[in-house]
Amino acid sequence: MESTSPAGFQFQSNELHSMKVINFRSSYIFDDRRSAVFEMCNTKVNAAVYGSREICTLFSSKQGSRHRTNQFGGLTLKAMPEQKDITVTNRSRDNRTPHVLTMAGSDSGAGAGIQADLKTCAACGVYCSTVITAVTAQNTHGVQDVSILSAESVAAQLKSILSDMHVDVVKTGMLPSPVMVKILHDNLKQFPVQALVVDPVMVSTSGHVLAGPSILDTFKQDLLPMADIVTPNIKEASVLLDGLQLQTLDDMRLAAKSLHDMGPRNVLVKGGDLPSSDAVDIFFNGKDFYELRSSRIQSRNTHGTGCTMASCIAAELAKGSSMLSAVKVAKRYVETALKYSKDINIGNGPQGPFDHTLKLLRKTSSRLQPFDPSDLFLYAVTDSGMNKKWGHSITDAVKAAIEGGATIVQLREKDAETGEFLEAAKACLEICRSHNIPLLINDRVDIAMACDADGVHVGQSDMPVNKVRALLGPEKIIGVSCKTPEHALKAWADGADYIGSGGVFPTNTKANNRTIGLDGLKAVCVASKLPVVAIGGINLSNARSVMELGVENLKGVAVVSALFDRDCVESETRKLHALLTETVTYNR
Ligand SMILES: Nc1ncnc2c1ncn2[C@@H]1O[C@H](COP(=O)(O)OP(=O)(O)O)[C@@H](O)[C@H]1O
Ligand SMILES: Cc1ncc(COP(=O)(O)O)c(N)n1
Ligand SMILES: [Mg+2]
Repeated sequence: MESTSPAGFQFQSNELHSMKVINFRSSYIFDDRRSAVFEMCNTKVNAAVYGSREICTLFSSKQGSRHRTNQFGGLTLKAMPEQKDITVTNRSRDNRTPHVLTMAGSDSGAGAGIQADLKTCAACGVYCSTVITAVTAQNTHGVQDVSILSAESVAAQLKSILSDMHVDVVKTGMLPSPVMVKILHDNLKQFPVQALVVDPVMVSTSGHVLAGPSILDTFKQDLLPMADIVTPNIKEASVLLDGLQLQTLDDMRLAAKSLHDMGPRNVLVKGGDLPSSDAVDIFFNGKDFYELRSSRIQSRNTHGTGCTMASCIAAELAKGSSMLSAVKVAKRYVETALKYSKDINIGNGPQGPFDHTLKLLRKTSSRLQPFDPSDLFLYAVTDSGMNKKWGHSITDAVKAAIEGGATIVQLREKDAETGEFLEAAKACLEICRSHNIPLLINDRVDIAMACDADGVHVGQSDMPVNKVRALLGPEKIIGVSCKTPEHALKAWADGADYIGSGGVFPTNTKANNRTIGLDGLKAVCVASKLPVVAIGGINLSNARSVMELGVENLKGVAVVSALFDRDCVESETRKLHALLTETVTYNR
């Protein structure tokens, strides 16, 4: 449903100066940037909304302060009477564990189904509850037996969980009879959740039918329209589209579009079974197509990739990720897990399982929050020379920038000695974590790994993005500097999360740096499939001209001198933040 309020919100007043946002289980999708008027306690507040349906960021025009929220599942907006400002409390970070409910079949061999879902969610740091629809006897040779559970049992399991626990996302796998779709529908109506991820499991990789033709109409008419994303493999897409043959990426695009017309808000057609040298999936959000490419791992251990992919998407959504980010992380997770377990030896049959829990062997990241492109809004990049000049310690400078409204921080300490840099990075990370602001390290992947920073930013001549990704794993943020549309397309293909493009204006911060100007920036933004932050000589007098370029991918500005080559970093940051917020609120 679509709400009539400008941002798609519906408010319900709870008490004076506080209200609850309801009804996010709707088909409303935020554009990347839009202004909105929030009615609060009879006071109209202008705010800009950044982000997707899963995460939005509110910028109040009054205060210029930034509040970020996972808006699904109900959250609280509080209006401070004296400020008429908005504070958002994200319940998912307030002691509530992100929760995925999987409704799927049990795989006794534990490579796919419920068992894969549990392990994937555990590896992603998300709680997973289970509704078992069928019990299969399955091993590396294939499926020997399927016992379908009764409708009463499935209904009782669903109700038991949904009536008691706060579930963020429901993921479905094997639904062997049409009545199970109806049970799901009725329960979700009574207990709405943030998102529904549908993996339309029909046939196992070994060729065994897991949901017969009787389910097809129900899938098409009832299940797909409920889904926030549906993730068919090639064969399933073909069956859902009356036997359409899928042999090329263009066929997959066409299938994604046709499936989208059946009602799901997003479609991922998985190409694991396409005979190509890379494993390529097509993601379609109703507007744009994205080609998600990874190397094809040569291994017999690929049983359960589909279930794993869908569970990882669900887990990332439960953590608050946007749909595209969730799908990208899931793709990387499957690739990393397959690579990690390509030689493990379980069972004697042709289809082996892989190891989902590889991540548990690594130190898990202490930052639960996924990358949100709106983090690029006001990107503070430190400079040790400037801090020295003004007598600021790096920690004081970072703290001041954050308090002034910086939304992401990068430590760019070109001449720091390694041990000293690491200590500074650890101290800055503590500050950033306490404010829920991501901290990236310029260039030094080793420092980022040693302090468990949120990611790195690399230049064209630093370590290649795909190598950085291999070292940092699927979830860390990787940014890359790009001057041309070609750089931008390569950054996407290599698995970066955002690009920094510049120098937009001449700058003293970087020697011999070619200026690309506003036109060069615009060309990069138009070509890029990744969010872009503008960099190079940006300050209070020219930031408006950058933000007014009006290109969708441009998410913010990265600034060095205009924040750090100043006596009072906090007030300079505050001024720039106010200016950016104004541009967004009044010019969109
Ligand atoms: N050998 C492989 N190497 C790398 N990625 C793979 C491989 N096989 C499948 N994938 C990926 O795993 C995910 C699940 O896809 P797929 O195997 O097609 O689904 P399903 O398990 O439902 O048949 C997709 O992202 C796909 O690209
Ligand atoms: C219980 C159950 N659910 C799903 C699948 C699909 O997984 P795959 O396509 O890898 O065989 C499966 N084999 N078993
Ligand atoms: Mg597969």
